[in-house]
Amino acid sequence: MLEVTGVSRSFGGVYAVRDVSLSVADGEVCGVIGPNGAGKSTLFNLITGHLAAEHGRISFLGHRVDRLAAHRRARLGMSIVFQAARVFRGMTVRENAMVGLHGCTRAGFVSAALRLPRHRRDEREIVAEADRALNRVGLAEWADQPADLLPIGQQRALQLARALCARPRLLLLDEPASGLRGNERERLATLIEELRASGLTILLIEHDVAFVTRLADRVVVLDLGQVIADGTPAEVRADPLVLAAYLGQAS
Ligand SMILES: Nc1ncnc2c1ncn2[C@@H]1O[C@H](COP(=O)(O)OP(=O)(O)OP(=O)(O)O)[C@@H](O)[C@H]1O
Repeated sequence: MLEVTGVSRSFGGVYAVRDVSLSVADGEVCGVIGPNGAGKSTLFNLITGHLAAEHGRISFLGHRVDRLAAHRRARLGMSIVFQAARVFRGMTVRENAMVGLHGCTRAGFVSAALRLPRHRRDEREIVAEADRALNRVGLAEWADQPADLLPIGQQRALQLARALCARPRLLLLDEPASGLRGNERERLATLIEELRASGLTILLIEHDVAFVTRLADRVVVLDLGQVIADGTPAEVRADPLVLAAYLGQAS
C-alpha cells in the first residue's frame, strides 16, 4: 500500500533522514521507532507531504505521491493524526469529528453559505459519517458534549474519529500514546487493535517501544536518520544494533 524508497531530507547540510526505505502492506500495522532525534518525525512529515523529500520516491496505492501536496495525498486515502493535534474548543465532540469530512464533500463554500439543497444533503451525510466514526472509537454517547471536557485519552480517540471520517485506506499516527497514562494507553492500544481488525492499514510512529511492539506486525527502527532494523517485534527487540542504539541513548 505504501512504498518509501531511498528517501532523504537534510536540514542545514545535516541529514535528518537518509536513504530510508520501508513498505507497508495492506492490512498491516507497521511501527517506526527510534531514539530521540532518530528522524521519526521528519520521516512522518515526508510521508504525509508536510515536508518535501530531497531524494527518493514515495508511492501510495500505486500512485507516485512524493511531489503531491499533503491535501492531495489525503484525498487519495491517507489520514493523519498529528502528535500536537488538539480538539477544537467551543465545539462539540460530533462537530470536531465532522471537521475531518468537510474537505471531502462536494458542497462548496457558496452552496454552504446559501444553504442550497445539495449542501443540506451533504451536511446530513457528514453528521451520519461523524456519528459512525464516533461509534467506532467508543465516543457515541459524548457526541453532543463540548470536546474540551473530554479526558485526554478520549481526546486522542476523537482525533482518531476525525481521521476515520475521511474513510482512509492508510492511517498515519504520530506518537499517539504521548502524554497518556497507563490505563489511557491501554485503551488506545485496544482501539488501534480494533481498527486493525476492521481491516485498516496503520503506520505508527512512536517513542514508546513497548506500545509499538505490542501493536505492530512489523517494526522499522531508525537511528541517526537511517534504518538500522526492519522485522517482527521479536526480531528487532533482539537485534544488537537496536539494543546499542537505545543503550547509547540511555548513557
Ligand atoms: N525543521 C528542522 N530544522 C532543522 N533541523 C531539524 C528540523 N527538523 C528536524 N531536525 C533535525 O533532524 C534530526 C531528526 O529529528 P526528528 O524530529 O525527525 O527526530 P525524531 O526521531 O522525531 O526525534 P524525537 O523522538 O526526539 O521527536 C534532529 O537532529 C533534528 O534536530
